[in-house]
Amino acid sequence: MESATQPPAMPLPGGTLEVRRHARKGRSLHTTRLVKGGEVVLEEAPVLLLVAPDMSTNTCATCLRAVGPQECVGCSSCQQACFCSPECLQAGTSTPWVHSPPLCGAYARLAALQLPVEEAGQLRFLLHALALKHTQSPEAAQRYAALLDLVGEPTAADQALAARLAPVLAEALAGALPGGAAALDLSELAALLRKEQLNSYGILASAAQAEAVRAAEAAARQGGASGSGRGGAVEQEEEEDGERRLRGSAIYAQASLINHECLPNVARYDFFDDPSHRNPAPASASASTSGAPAIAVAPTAGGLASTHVVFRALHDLPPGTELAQSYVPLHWGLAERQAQCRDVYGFGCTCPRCQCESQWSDEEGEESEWETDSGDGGMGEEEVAGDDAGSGEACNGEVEMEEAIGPIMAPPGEEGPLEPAYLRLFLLKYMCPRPGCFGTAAPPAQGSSLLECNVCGHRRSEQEFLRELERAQREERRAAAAAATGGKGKAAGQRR
Ligand SMILES: C[S@@+](CC[C@H](N)C(=O)[O-])C[C@H]1O[C@@H](n2cnc3c(N)ncnc32)[C@H](O)[C@@H]1O
Repeated sequence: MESATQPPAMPLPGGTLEVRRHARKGRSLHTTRLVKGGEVVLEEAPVLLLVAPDMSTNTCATCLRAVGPQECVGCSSCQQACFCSPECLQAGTSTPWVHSPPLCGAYARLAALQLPVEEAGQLRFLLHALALKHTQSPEAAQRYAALLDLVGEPTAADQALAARLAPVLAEALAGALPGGAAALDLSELAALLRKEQLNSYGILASAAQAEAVRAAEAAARQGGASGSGRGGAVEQEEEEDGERRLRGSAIYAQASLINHECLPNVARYDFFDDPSHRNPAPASASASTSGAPAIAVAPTAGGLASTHVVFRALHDLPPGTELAQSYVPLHWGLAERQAQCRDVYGFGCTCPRCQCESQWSDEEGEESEWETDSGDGGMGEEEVAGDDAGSGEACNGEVEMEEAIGPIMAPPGEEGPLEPAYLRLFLLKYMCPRPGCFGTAAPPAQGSSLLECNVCGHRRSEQEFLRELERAQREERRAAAAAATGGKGKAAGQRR
């Protein structure tokens, strides 16, 4: 919905996308021409890459590549960062906002405080943002301007968090920034924290990284760290629920303009661990998404492994289509998705899928539920994006709505509810069929009939998809027949 007073659309370099302003969602990205399924709609270098504090020993601080014990080049100074190669060590320590001596010193002082992981992560983000702010170079200034350009008005909670973190930040900086603690502006810190929360992408750990962390946690538990570790049952529950380890996070200027829908039309791919995928030569300049100064966001580690993010269209997108990604796992139930959009991202989702699912009645007090399981283990796991945006997650063959909530209506002028049959088909087609994966699948290239998962890389052919569809339809007919004859069967893909 766009009001008559909207500012004009702003084209992005490349000629495929433009930024518009939506009355309710803020800025939005739209196609300016027909985009074919599998086409790359957006490829972009990050403004900032951050390693999660608990992954510092197995994730390269410069390019976020997963690092095995053999290839790890540790930072001998702070011992709180590692690199995948001498080149990344050199690039990281000589780039002021990656792992320069002031940041390295701050990392060491933070580590000595033994803070909880979440707080350590927030402080590290602020340190990197301040390094951008205080570096005297056009590139740092452009990157910092890109950060400030992200959406996010600080809430009272952000202000309180900033006030709590500021003294710790000052201690970590120990005079490394001009003006010291007095130079810290609480409102600016609060705004940065809010922007990070609303706009940063979680980068999934590799399978080897996740396994190494699990093993370390298990060893810590066995070593008597009782009470601090998570119990095995909790861990298993989390895995079954599709929770995934993150190796870090990334902030992008343009990708951060993609709004949420519970059925996305683009999937996000990254290549941190793919040595065959290199960063293309940096564009000399690109337009700011706000229309203000041009932002030339160069790769963090030019010439090394690719740190770019790529978004592919799931299917054909006519001109004018708004790009949409799901900020939450696709298999999540309505109530869970609504809560995440509201509590983390600050909006109530009224997308066509939410409208559709909110109309399901809870007959005879039973829980409403989708089933996407083909019944033989072939199909059943689904994906998420999210802040998570982008990280895949899944369910065990079910898309559940855990509790009934009131009807959700589209605001005037916006799209109405989806047909349940379309929703079922969509989930069957675009969620990775591999158990335990939960990725989203898009064609790997324009014109390809394959679908490639953005989490595990699994490729499924059109024929395989059609076989799964047939199986699901047979199941549905069987259940409908059973219901008609008074049996207790349940029609797959329908409410019960
Ligand atoms: C990553 S930003 C997306 C770009 C943002 N619209 C902007 O103006 O920069 C996420 C924020 O966009 C808004 N947003 C995204 N999807 C939305 C939706 N479906 N409905 C309402 N607001 C949405 C929310 O304010 C959310 O916190």
